[in-house]
Amino acid sequence: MERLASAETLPPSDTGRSIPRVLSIAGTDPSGGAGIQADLKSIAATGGYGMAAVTALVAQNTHGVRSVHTPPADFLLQQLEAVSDDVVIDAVKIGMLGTAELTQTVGRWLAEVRPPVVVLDPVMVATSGDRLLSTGAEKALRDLLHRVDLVTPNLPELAVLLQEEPAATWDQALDQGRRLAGTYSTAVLVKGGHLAGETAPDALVVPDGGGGFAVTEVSSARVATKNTHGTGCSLSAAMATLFVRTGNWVRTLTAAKAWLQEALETADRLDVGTGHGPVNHFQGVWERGLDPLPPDTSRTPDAGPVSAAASAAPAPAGVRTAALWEATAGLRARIAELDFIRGLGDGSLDHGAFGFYLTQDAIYLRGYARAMARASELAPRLQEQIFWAAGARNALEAELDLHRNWLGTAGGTGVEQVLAAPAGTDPSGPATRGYLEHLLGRDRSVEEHIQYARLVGAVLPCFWVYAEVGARLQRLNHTAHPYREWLDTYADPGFAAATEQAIGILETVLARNASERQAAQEAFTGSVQWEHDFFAAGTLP
Ligand SMILES: Nc1ncnc2c1ncn2[C@@H]1O[C@H](COP(=O)(O)OP(=O)(O)O)[C@@H](O)[C@H]1O
Ligand SMILES: Cc1ncc(COP(=O)(O)O)c(N)n1
Repeated sequence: MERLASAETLPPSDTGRSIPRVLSIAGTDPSGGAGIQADLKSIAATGGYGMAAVTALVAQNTHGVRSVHTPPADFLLQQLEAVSDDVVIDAVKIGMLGTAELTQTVGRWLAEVRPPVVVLDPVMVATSGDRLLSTGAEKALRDLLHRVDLVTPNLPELAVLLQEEPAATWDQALDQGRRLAGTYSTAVLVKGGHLAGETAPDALVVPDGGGGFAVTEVSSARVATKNTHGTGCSLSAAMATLFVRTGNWVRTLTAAKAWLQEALETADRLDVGTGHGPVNHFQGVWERGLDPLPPDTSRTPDAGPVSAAASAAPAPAGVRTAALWEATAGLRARIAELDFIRGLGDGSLDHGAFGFYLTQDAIYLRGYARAMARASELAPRLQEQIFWAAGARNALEAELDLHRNWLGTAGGTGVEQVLAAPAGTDPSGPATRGYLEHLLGRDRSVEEHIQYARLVGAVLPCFWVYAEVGARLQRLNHTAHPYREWLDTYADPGFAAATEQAIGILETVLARNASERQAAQEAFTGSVQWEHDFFAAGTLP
């Protein structure tokens, strides 16, 4: 875990390199859907340079395995050393190992070379049911676990690694994941692809070093396709590549799952073979030229005295939030051009206008807190429930405190007066009322999971657009002026972290199914429009 901890704080990408050099150690699939062929596509699609050392030549296609030919262990070692003697390796992904001897050879090479990131997909049996690891090699594979940072077993593989019966429920699988992570001090990605149900749940189990575990679930809607050959190979290669780029397993999994989901959703288009065909690794790249991991602007060093974390807007969490953010670029550019925003940035904003804005903001925050409390009520998972409840509390306490202080000096209506006013009689402007109706209006005939998706989309722009506006104004770094201190409140790293968490939640909501996606997208775009109108109203008291 020590290696994991240091990688979390200093990923190799922070050394200035942006293209991870990733070595796949795996078997072949001449039909191109699994093994090394899948890994190389996956590494390329997620932004890496792929290399490959072959553990086994496998005669297989979309129907199954015909025969396996393994090289002498010494020849595998020669391949590995040919790479490591010449190339700096940023990450290794290990797939099919075939025999105990080849597994031990890889173990010895890892001990010698010590690559910074090692992801092991403990391949044992193909989707077709054919064995890809001899039974005698299972112990050697367990021994290898001590040398890896992340292991990505499916449910039958998880059971074999623990020498137990396979989990029949998701809770049992999580329990097994915790025990595997604890026994081998490694992060475990528990994959629920083999469970029946509408979702394909995955969970990252990371030991916290104190005997506990951080468990993060990232689920996606189950795609109705028979073309799932090589999903495990593709996911683990993407995880290795993206981890080099992020240094953060949760961010890596969120981006990798969203990417895999799109590859599965469009797998049928490839029309490769008549059995279980491959996934469509390059859909996002071909269609939108899209990097599945949008640039993490919070890491980009920024000019000026303000810290990088404080002056950069939070990044999207994956392909879906990236596309949605991009779709609102025009509207956000208009927000940046508003007189109110310019005046706030350079200090020229009229004092009375600022007071009007703060009064409206105080009224708004009261309703906004209600929207987050409602999201907490509807949240399907404990972590999301806690996150929204904390958001509601923060909006009420911390932000209203700020307003109480500012409203006393800024010429707005006293905040106490605003809060004491009976509903409907407070001095809210049309934009404030309209925005709150958008946030709080509910249609009870709509199913609760769709109401939740709507709320998650609706509340996010207040985090994200504010963070972007604040970051831009801070970067301008105007000299001291009356609103400078107000702008500095955007520098709070806690606000940036909460925004990133909210973006992560939206990414998973967008990955669920078409109706939830549509509800969240419409609500999000609507709120960005209301953010515009709300700021525009600031200069029209
Ligand atoms: N039909 C599907 N729809 C969506 N995701 C899937 C589907 N099948 C598998 N996955 C996802 O693909 C990844 C590989 O899962 P799994 O099938 O459990 O492993 P393996 O391919 O190693 O057997 C996991 O992230 C899983 O959630
Ligand atoms: C060389 C090789 N490695 C791994 C798999 C497993 O992939 P899947 O379980 O998706 O069939 C495979 N079929 N071939």
